[in-house]
Amino acid sequence: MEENIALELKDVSVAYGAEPTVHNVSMKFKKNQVSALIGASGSGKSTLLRSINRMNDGIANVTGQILFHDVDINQPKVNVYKVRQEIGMVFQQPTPFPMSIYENVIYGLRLIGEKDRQVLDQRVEESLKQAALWEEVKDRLKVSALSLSGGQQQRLCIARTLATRPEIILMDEPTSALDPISTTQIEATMMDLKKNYTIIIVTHNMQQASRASDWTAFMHQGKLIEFNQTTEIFMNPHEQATNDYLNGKFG
Ligand SMILES: Nc1ncnc2c1ncn2[C@@H]1O[C@H](COP(=O)(O)OP(=O)(O)OP(=O)(O)O)[C@@H](O)[C@H]1O
Repeated sequence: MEENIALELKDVSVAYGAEPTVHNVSMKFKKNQVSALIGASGSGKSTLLRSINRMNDGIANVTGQILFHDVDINQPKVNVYKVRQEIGMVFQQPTPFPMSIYENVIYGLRLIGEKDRQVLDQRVEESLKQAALWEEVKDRLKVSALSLSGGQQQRLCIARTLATRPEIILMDEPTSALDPISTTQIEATMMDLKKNYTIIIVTHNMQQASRASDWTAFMHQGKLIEFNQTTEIFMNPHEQATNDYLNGKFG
């Protein structure tokens, strides 16, 4: 795999039943960049995203190759929990667990058996700082995560994902349940995070894709129509379908 590529999809199709929902997608995601998947509702964005850390196991049949460090993540010998640790996911709705802020952040570390208090403390601070939440919560780490605002809860979920030190972060419409101020904060956080991580985000919000992503993929009816630098997709789309979608002709 090329040096600057974090993940490569080769001819990936995903089927919930007999007919594929995602058809023959091939693409390469660059390291330390934000890539956005856009397209109309039902075009297969989330289905494709969820396949990238095996969230479709037992739900859909995934064919083709999803190469991470030159290994197809769907090979039987691959440990699915390790895949999900290295390729973390943030969901549409903030999903804090009913426990303290501190315990939320280290949840994944506890699962892999980390007990060293110093390591846990240090990882909590590091992850909350990276998720731009530290300053707001550092004096109340023991209070319930459910007491945080929606935007804070989503940044906590980002911190929880970061705590196990993934390489790639998948985000499935991470701001669609949030107000504009929280959305701006999450977008700023994403821009910061790409220094250390590769981010792939599904978004309905075209302004968000154009503001926050370096690369944009346009999907239509389960097919990847066009994948290019975000400025090129928005300023000079090469495909008619992309142009029509961006101009609000469907979707
Ligand atoms: N668990 C499932 N079982 C069966 N079909 C599903 C499942 N999840 C999604 N689908 C179907 O797959 C198709 C693509 O859905 P998907 O959620 O991937 O699209 P999307 O582009 O992310 O849409 P949206 O923007 O509305 O979230 C839809 O027709 C949907 O009904």
